[in-house]
Amino acid sequence: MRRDYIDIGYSPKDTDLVCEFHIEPTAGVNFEEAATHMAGESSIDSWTEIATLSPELAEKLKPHVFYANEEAQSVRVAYSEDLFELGSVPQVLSAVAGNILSMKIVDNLRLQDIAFPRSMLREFKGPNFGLPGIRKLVGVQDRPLIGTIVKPKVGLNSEKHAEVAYNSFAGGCDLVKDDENLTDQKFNGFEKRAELTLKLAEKAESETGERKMYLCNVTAPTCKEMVRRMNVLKDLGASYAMVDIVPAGWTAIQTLREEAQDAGLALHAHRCMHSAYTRNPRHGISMLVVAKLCRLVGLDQLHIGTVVGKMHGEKHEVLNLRDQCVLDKVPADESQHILAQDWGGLKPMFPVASGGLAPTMIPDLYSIFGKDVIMQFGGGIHAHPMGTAAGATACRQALEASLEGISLQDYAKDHKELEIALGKWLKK
Ligand SMILES: O=C(O)[C@H](O)COP(=O)(O)O
Ligand SMILES: [Mg+2]
Repeated sequence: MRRDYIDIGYSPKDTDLVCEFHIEPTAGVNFEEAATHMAGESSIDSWTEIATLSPELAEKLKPHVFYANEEAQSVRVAYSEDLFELGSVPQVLSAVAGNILSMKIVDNLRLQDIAFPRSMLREFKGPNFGLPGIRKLVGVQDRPLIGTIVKPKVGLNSEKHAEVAYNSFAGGCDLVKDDENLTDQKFNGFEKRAELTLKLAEKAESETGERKMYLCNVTAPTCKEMVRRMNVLKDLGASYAMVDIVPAGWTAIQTLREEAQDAGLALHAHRCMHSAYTRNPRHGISMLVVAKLCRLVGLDQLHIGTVVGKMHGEKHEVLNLRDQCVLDKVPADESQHILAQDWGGLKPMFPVASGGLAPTMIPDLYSIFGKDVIMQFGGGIHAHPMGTAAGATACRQALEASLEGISLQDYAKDHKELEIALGKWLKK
């Protein structure tokens, strides 16, 4: 017989890490039995009673399933912080999102949320710049930031890439980033691209009088190479680096965060590939957990979805992610499987809305997100019939209209770039 970890009524200690799981036992398996096995496997136990686990040790380190709702298929488990290497995301995930996702006794299991105790939060740095630091860096306090992704995703040479970035800056973009699958290919090597694009960002700064940020993708095959690329950016005078957080992995992200502090660079997080484990609502790990880990580790800005663009994500889900990025105290919401989280003063991350956006969507984006968002347009800028610079200008015009509460149609009467954008993208 395995130990019973069901402990309804247990009140989690201030130092406990609490997880909420969605759990669907396999046919014939009792709900509490599945919860017991899951709690044991994610902490101290095995499939059979193990003689090497003394009753004293089990008592000290046992997980507590303090909430189990069979109808809602929901359980909450409190784990002693002694089970964890406090500053390690990989180790925490190996426990609470590790073997348990593969167990035969469950058809589906999903880690919905992790509430981190203050004692664990203290072991992480959180964002270095965060939302306020990014605003200071860009010199824009009172509006959403406008960014673009150089398109096509891959294929341009470094000269052309820098030119597209320059046109985007000149037209009004605050930020220009690489696409997620552009790193150091033959046609557009990392060093040359970084050098040429940063040079033209500087030129655009002096011509427009605005700060212009280039977010070069440092995702690399090894941590060592990633850090080297980041230091190349530092030496070239960059303010930012971007990274594909899921393909790179949490060890790489924690390494990058440490090195970025020394290099004085802000970090942009692209979440591509997250859906491999976040999209199935019944299995895997929620995007909410991914977002919380990003803030914990200390990324400065994160893609969270758009509501109105091309990526999946309902409005309430995207806004829940936004709350985890920006609030200091996130209240519990049982219906959304969200645990209360006190971020203990860890800086907020800048939320990024990106994927399938056009300038015509800016009024909706502004009403959904408010001013604390980075709106990114790839196709929505580079497919403008008058070209990239006009696409960026159309975005700024649509933003001005939204901030002033003027309809895009009215604003377009004396703003040509916007007028053309409306002709292309406004649904009739
Ligand atoms: O990385 C991104 O977020 C996408 O490249 C956005 O591009 P799109 O605006 O053309 O969809
Ligand atoms: Mg992309």
